[in-house]
Amino acid sequence: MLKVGFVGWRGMVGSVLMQRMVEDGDFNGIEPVFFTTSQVGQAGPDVGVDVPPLKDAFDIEALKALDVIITCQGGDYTKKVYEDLRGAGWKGYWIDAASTLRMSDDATIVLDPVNRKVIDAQLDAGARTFVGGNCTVSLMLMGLGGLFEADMIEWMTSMTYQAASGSGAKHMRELLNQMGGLRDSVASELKDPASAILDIDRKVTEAMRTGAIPTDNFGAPLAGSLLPWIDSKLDNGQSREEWKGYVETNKILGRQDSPVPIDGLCVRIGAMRSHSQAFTIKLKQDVPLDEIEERIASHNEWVKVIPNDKDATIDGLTPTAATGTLSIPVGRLRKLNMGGEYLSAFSVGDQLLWGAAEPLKRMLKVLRER
Ligand SMILES: NC(=O)C1=CN([C@@H]2O[C@H](COP(=O)(O)OP(=O)(O)OC[C@H]3O[C@@H](n4cnc5c(N)ncnc54)[C@H](OP(=O)(O)O)[C@@H]3O)[C@@H](O)[C@H]2O)C=CC1
Ligand SMILES: N[C@@H](CC(=O)OP(=O)(O)O)C(=O)O
Repeated sequence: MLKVGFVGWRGMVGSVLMQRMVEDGDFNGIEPVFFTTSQVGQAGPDVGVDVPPLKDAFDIEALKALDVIITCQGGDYTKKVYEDLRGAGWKGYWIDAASTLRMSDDATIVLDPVNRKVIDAQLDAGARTFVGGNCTVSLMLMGLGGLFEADMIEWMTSMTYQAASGSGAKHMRELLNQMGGLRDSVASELKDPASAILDIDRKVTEAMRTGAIPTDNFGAPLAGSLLPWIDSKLDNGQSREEWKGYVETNKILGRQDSPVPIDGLCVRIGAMRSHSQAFTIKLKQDVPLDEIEERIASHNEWVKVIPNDKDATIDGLTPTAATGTLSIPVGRLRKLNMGGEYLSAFSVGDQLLWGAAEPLKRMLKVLRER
């Protein structure tokens, strides 16, 4: 029976992973061992099978006893532990949510079903390090996988609308507190239907500009606004999040030798946990729209083509609709004025499910099936 260690299981990504594994009975048939950086000796989580008390996540000897380690603890933990563990001779499978190791030569970015062939080939070649992709990238590939599989894309842009959860739990709380603060700043005016909307707007803007709402985590108001920068700046003017769109996509697809050009702007908006993206896709050929829809829809069981009409879009192509589900709705599919080879698309997906936890869960399943 595989001995599987879990680190970071009580964090936001880890909790979603636990929930999904319990739902699918994934703890049956493995020997789970839970680790912590702060609660050594306390009781482990209730996952439907007996588990020993929490072990120290920095104890290399305890980690060495495992066949598989799944970590959602974050990049700092990976930096502290991974090299020491490998240096100590550990040959087990490391499955990681953090970006730290993604672009290393010995790491495979996992997104079964999109790159199951790449994963299998890497396993056959002896690979032991597997990392979940950036949430925006994974969600894009789950939605547009059919077009990549048919090699129909010459280049594409992705303009993102990313939820607060991508920055972490504290940011989600802050977004709600900002929303509440803005609402409270005009509470009396809102009660009075006769009050002037421009007065309300002036007060709300003042609350945003004068520090009357909390901004410790985002560093700026997100509620009532947006933040067109995510992560650090690179020398070429891209943000790191934008850079990932190109390098991670092509690594996931095993296309580093013939990469598909991808670029765009990544923007934080006031959604809670579903990321949205608007795509401009330059197709290699002028393919009819019904064939495009068919290829997208048949790629995997989670993608859902939303008809390009208003009611269906408002009903099914929003963070409100996608959050908490494994569905990846893709809609607004139409040819652009630039010509028959130019396609628009819009997709939404829960960034904690397919964007983070689900690819790790499926990687464990891949290992168990071998
Ligand atoms: N947020 C996201 O969208 C994505 C995150 N990731 C990766 O996953 C990593 C973890 O992210 P995330 O899950 O958001 O991190 P969290 O901050 O939610 O959790 C990380 C760790 O913090 C510790 N912790 C301290 N206090 C608490 C508390 N009150 N509740 C829960 N945990 C607590 C836990 O470790 P302990 O039990 O040891 O104390 C926990 O495992 C990220 O650093 C990133 O690398 C990847 C994709 C998307
Ligand atoms: N940067 C992503 C979340 C994330 O954790 O990404 P990564 O796994 O690439 O560090 C966001 O803000 O939405």
